[in-house]
Amino acid sequence: MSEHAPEEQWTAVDDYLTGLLAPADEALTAALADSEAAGLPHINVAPNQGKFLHLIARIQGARRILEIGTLGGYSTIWLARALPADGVLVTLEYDPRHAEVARGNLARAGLDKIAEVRVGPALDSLPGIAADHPEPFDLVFIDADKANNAHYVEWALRLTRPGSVIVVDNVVRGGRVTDDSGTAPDIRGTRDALRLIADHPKLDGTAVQTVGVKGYDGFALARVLPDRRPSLDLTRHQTSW
Ligand SMILES: C[S@@+](CC[C@H](N)C(=O)[O-])C[C@H]1O[C@@H](n2cnc3c(N)ncnc32)[C@H](O)[C@@H]1O
Repeated sequence: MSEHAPEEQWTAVDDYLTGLLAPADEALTAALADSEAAGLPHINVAPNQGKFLHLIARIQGARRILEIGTLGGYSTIWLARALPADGVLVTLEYDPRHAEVARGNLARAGLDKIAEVRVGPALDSLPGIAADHPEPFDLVFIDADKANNAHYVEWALRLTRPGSVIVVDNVVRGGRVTDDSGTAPDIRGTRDALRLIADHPKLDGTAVQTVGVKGYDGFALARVLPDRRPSLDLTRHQTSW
């Protein structure tokens, strides 16, 4: 049995795992330092979570990524680094101050040609993304205002293709996700998104709880399925010849 409070232990384990498997480099360290200096909240993904997103993008062979919720561009750097030189990442951010910090961080990381930051409420930006980017995205990372999570999953479906991957961050929220009262907008939005993933015929997904330096939370992962068209079952009509 551990003598540490759970949070201390989660942080110690995250520090160990991050040092071993997701060590910081200059651009990542500077991105966090500049975000801190600009007074941005500490709500970026943890380094090992950033590496996890990077690996999902790599495993997916992603060439085109959409991120909803940029902050200072920390997760954006992890994701954009998974792309080939001619890859595309579009990231949507409500707050112009956050977007400015993110642009600086992406430029320092040498990713400003690949990653475009669009400013404004994501639900206002998304129709423009659909018009400007007719090619589907291979991966969508949703990490903005949680009340709109279900709308973001719906948009992700519109902007992707069969085989694309959708990740929704912070779906456990310290266990509050089980609150079915509908009173907290972030929980209602998250539960609606999870319900959509569960019920939509074009989605297959799961959600996983996590603990770590960011506390107790979790993420959902979904794959976009091919359209389910009624299949022609030839065997039923086959005569015996
Ligand atoms: C959790 S932070 C994103 C963290 C970032 N993905 C990372 O891990 O480095 C959420 C961001 O979403 C932005 N945001 C909130 N509401 C938004 C909206 N309606 N449209 C776009 N961005 C929004 C916030 O300003 C904040 O910067």
